[in-house]
Amino acid sequence: MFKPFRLALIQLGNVTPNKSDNLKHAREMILKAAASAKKPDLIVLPECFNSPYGHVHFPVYAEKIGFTGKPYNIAETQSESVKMLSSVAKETNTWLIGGRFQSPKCSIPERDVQGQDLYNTCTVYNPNGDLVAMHRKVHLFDIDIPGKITFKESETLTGGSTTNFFDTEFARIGLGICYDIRFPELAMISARQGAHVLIYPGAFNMTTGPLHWELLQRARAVDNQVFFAMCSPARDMTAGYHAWGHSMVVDPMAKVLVEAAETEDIIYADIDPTVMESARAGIPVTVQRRFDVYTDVSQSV
Ligand SMILES: NC(=O)CCC(=O)C(=O)O
Repeated sequence: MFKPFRLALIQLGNVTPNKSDNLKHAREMILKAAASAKKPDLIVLPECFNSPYGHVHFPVYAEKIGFTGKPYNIAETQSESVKMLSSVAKETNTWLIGGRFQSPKCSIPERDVQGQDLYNTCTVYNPNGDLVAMHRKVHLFDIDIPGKITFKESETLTGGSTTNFFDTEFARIGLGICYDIRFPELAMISARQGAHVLIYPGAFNMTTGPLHWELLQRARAVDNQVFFAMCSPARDMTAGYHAWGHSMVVDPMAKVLVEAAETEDIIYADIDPTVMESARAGIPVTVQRRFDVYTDVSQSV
């Protein structure tokens, strides 16, 4: 099922050290997006919407989601972020993707009993407020560009070990988080599993953002012939991490449908399935693959 729908990305600003204030502001912006005349079907928040971004902050802001497996029962959670996102999804009757908080490793069966590990996780809510999917960032953002940026998520985070998508009444949506976009296999797997739209909350920076943010999204969109969206925090030059901003939605022909600047903003895009259908009909790479020559990575999961 792939039907037209409207997507909203909230390029959230005003992230402070006070998590309650961050949650309050995120909630206000979700209400604003939902109440706009554009009335989106799916609203997306950035990576790192409830805390400053930096590996020293992760343990401080970590929350226990507290679920032992599907179905996720919101009544069981200890996470104030999950409670807020669930209630506002229900209040606005809208699908919602809330990118990143960190969840201690004690709450899901496959985790070790020490309960010390932290993940970079995004959660997905349906219009009833049910938590229907989660994605833990698979590829941790560890880079070192001398004189420019050094970042090591692996100092405090553990990488997720699953690929994830979810189904709505309008589309199948594949999930990733930020640095995950640099690994084409993840997007390819989601697309080959039938995802029509790939959504990655993200927070690129002032070194890699200018060259790679748009390029990677257009590349993942065109090589999989899917819609691709990344939602960034707004840029704050007083923060420890300077996000690139430029939240964006790209269509299956790699056309940028909408792009924010650096400041707080809500951008909207109409997702039109006929664009994907005509891209796939005109350039039929989806049926021209040579799995007799190379491996289909989507068969590995
Ligand atoms: N939060 C992230 O994963 C940042 C990724 C990034 O900036 C990159 O260049 O990749």
